[in-house]
Amino acid sequence: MLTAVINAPAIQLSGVRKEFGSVVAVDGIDLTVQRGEVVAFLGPNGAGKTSTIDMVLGLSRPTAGTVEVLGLEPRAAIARGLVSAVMQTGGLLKDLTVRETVAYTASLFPGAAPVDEVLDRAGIAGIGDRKVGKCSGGEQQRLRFAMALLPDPALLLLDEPTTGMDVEGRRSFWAAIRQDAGRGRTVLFATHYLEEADQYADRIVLVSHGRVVADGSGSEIKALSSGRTVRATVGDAAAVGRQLQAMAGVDRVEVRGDTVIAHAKESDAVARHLLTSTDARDLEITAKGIEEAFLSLTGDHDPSRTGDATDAADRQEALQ
Ligand SMILES: Nc1ncnc2c1ncn2[C@@H]1O[C@H](COP(=O)(O)OP(=O)(O)OP(=O)(O)O)[C@@H](O)[C@H]1O
Repeated sequence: MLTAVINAPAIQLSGVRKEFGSVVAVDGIDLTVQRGEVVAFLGPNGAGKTSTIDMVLGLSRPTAGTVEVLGLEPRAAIARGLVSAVMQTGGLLKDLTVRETVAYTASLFPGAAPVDEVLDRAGIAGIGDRKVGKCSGGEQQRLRFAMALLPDPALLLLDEPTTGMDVEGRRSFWAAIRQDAGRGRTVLFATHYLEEADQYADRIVLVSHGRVVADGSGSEIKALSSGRTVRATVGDAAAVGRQLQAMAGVDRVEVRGDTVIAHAKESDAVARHLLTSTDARDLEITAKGIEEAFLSLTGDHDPSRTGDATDAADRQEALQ
């Protein structure tokens, strides 16, 4: 593996801002990713994840601030084969086999890693003779991963790499990535799958509206948003919702039909109030998961992310 500037971080973003006309996609991000870290860039749609990754890949330039990759300008780092990306779609010919695809790509890289080695590292050595068109979405992503490994990059970037994959595809894709990262490669991946970030990254950088709103391990992110969720069915949910909102220690209240949901540090007090002063039934108290932490921290109350039917199946799958 080539080294660029000795001891330079894998990624260094300083005051990075990206504007598209009047749209501010990235609003002053400072971020250092050390070598060997596996970092999830987690945020809702439009948070600025792709815009940031594009700048790290040298595909676009910041409007303000600086981006350094292994101590170099992004384009210089790419030109030296230090950075690879796994894209979500495109770039595959369905009539070639898996092995032919990797061998063809390898022929374009002077000094590429051996084809069998990258197939093995991507966990697709057993399907080398399969036509790409017959591969599942997860297998195709592992093939893109194998191709990205050919230059033996120090830094691997993945922009929502598991979108559209089923649970098993996602699991085996991440198993291959994690195993490879164990050898010291730096990985930065964008995702809006909260559990995926929690499960597969050492560190989560939570972005919202072009800014970093939290940065830490999965458990630190969850701890930042400590508290519990109290849910109950009540006769007049709107009125009870207003009562709960006025209580000390209650962060946020949602009313959905005849259900009231309170996110609170003082969950016992909320439960006591519901059971003694209202007609609440079916009371449930749960610890906040990372999804709740995400909502609390980003203040993202977009209904499509909090239980809208169109997104629910996708989220359910992501949470398995
Ligand atoms: N080329 C562009 N021209 C105009 N606006 C853009 C362009 N690229 C991105 N944006 C806007 O910048 C904001 C950030 O977009 P970006 O794609 O970086 O977010 P994201 O976090 O990757 O979202 P997603 O999860 O949907 O991919 C959005 O409001 C988006 O509409």
